[in-house]
Amino acid sequence: MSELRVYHIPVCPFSQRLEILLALKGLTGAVKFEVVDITKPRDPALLAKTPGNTALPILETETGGVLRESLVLMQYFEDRFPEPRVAARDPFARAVENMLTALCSDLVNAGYGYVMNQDPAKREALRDKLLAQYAGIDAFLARYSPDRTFLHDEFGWAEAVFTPMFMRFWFLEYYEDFALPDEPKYARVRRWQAACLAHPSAQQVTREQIVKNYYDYSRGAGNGALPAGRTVSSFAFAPHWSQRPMPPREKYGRHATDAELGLV
Ligand SMILES: COc1ccc(C(=O)/C=[SH]/C[C@H](NC(=O)CC[C@H](N)C(=O)O)C(=O)NCC(=O)O)cc1OC
Repeated sequence: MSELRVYHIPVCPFSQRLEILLALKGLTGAVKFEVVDITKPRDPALLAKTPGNTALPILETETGGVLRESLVLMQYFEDRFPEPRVAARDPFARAVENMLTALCSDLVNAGYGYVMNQDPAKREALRDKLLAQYAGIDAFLARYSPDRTFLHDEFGWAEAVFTPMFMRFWFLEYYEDFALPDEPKYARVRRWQAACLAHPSAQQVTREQIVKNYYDYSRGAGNGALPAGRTVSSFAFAPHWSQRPMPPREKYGRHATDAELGLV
């Protein structure tokens, strides 16, 4: 083993956290990203690296050490390649970053639960649940960073953590017609989110790619699972997403076929 390797799933937001951090450090070429096809049975040799865990990304060091959990891998890269530093240097500011980071998993769960929902009667409640998460983040930012755009002076740790999730929520705009209301209670988080989405170090995925790859999530099938009646996952590598048509937006209507999605 002569190089650092990250085994990851294409368009996985947890892997994009690492890509953003490495881009901020000017280290994009320092790690070999090994793509794993989540639509096919996992290589036993890969599974053996993390017994009892199938989640990706995982990191393998030059000497065969294996780590997992995106936040842990981010910290590993921060410790191993300390300059330019991405996390706040001041202990209190770093603690504030960690407090904000701790709010991310509930936001992710609310957003994914919303897009994967198949019951129209639950839409409003799921939208309210996501908005409550955004309102909580807005309140946090208003308290700890009322006048800035980012949490601290620059796009940093918290932005690397959240931006991949904000980009995945493009699937909510498309399949649920969701938009964060232009109201005062979301003004601070809207300012933060807009700046995160526009940052040059975070442009690893596109809106079109997310909408096409995540179609099956809108059918309630996550992590490469197949919706009923389909034979090819929307996460399939081929045909490449850029060669496929935009999926139908009406997730509660008729289900698109493999052919209509350009998958066969
Ligand atoms: C709340 O529901 C969801 C929220 C997020 C994701 C997601 O982005 C997966 S990204 C791909 C997923 N990886 C993870 O969930 C890693 C999470 C881990 N806590 C980290 O931070 O690295 C994976 O490897 N899945 C394949 C496997 O486990 O065998 C999916 C959800 O439901 C399917």
